[in-house]
Amino acid sequence: MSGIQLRKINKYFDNNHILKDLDLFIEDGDFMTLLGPSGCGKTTTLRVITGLENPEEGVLTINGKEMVNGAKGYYAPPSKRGLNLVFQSYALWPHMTVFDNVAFGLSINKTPKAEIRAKVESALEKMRIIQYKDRYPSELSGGQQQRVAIARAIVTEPKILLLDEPLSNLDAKLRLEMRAELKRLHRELKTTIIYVTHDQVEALTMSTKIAVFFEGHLVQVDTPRNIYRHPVDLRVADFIGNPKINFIDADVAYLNGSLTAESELGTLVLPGASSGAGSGKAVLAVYPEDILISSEKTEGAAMLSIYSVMPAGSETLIQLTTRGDNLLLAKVIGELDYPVGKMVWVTIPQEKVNVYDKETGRLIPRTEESAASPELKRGII
Ligand SMILES: Nc1ncnc2c1ncn2[C@@H]1O[C@H](COP(=O)(O)OP(=O)(O)OP(=O)(O)O)[C@@H](O)[C@H]1O
Repeated sequence: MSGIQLRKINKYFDNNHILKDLDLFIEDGDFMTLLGPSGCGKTTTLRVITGLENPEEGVLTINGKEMVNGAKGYYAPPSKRGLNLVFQSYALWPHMTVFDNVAFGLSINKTPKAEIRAKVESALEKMRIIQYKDRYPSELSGGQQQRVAIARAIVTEPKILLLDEPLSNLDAKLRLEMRAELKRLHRELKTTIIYVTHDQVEALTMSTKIAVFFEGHLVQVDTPRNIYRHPVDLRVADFIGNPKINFIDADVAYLNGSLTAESELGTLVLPGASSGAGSGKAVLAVYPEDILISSEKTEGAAMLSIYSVMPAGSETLIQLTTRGDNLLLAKVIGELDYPVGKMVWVTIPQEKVNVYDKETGRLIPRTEESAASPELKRGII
């Protein structure tokens, strides 16, 4: 399979261990996002791939060709790696027009003039900035400049495009627009994209795969859906999701393929656990949108009181007080108004609950088929 393979990459800066035994495969055509909090090593990983940083240990191959071999002290120069990089600071040349900025890479390659014109215009059209081709960067907004930088990167039709927080300087509306543009571009050009961000929404909306980093460790690589539905540990669960996921302390016991979780919300039966799951202290994780609230008495539901109601336009965030006096956050689509202190009935569908070992923080796996079996779809609280 062709792609970019990192094996046991270790990188140090002044005795600080920055990348720790990094193993990652980026398949041809992937939109792979490197996601994690500030300082976790995302940019360093990108720089190792491009050759702007040399790791002390490990091997990097691009389409089977060795680019880095730490043990042999071999590092292929960046220009020989066939990559194209767009940084957060998109640095356009101020004295050149948009057209010339985008054409630059092609003109130094001695591409014929007519071909340059056709390619530049096509890249500008793709980024929907053809109307600005004769302007100078100072005559463009930040978002338009960012589009020029991306047009400049795609005009040479790179097989692999690396983007480091390319949308970080844009306002919320433009970010949303550019996410859609990048996703469309990926589909159209079939380029492999490696994208660095600390914005989980950006990662979830655009990527085919996400690699989550914490403190130089690669913690989880998976599809956006699996990362969202089954974060492998409490750190990832805490990082993914907006508003944040709820954590509820519980005691779990394994019995006949199910985990029974006792928490301040009552008893929840969670099928699909393997016998290795064991018993002990656990943490249940539930997204706010998976908490169901009803003012009618519901069988098996827990009775909780409304702590606060926060309308947010198309959705309403509701805080509920648990028996143990902790707060649980629920998200409901649409407008809803409950008086503070009102008692409501709360249900959590068992297949939406992830269980984590409290000591190790690791997800206790459950098989999805049994977790979603219709007769057990609703857990009992
Ligand atoms: N040239 C350098 N010299 C020394 N330390 C560095 C250097 N570059 C990065 N670091 C350190 O390495 C760690 C990882 O940095 P990196 O830029 O890869 O993080 P990141 O995940 O991309 O963070 P951010 O989202 O803030 O850009 C940080 O602690 C950073 O301070």
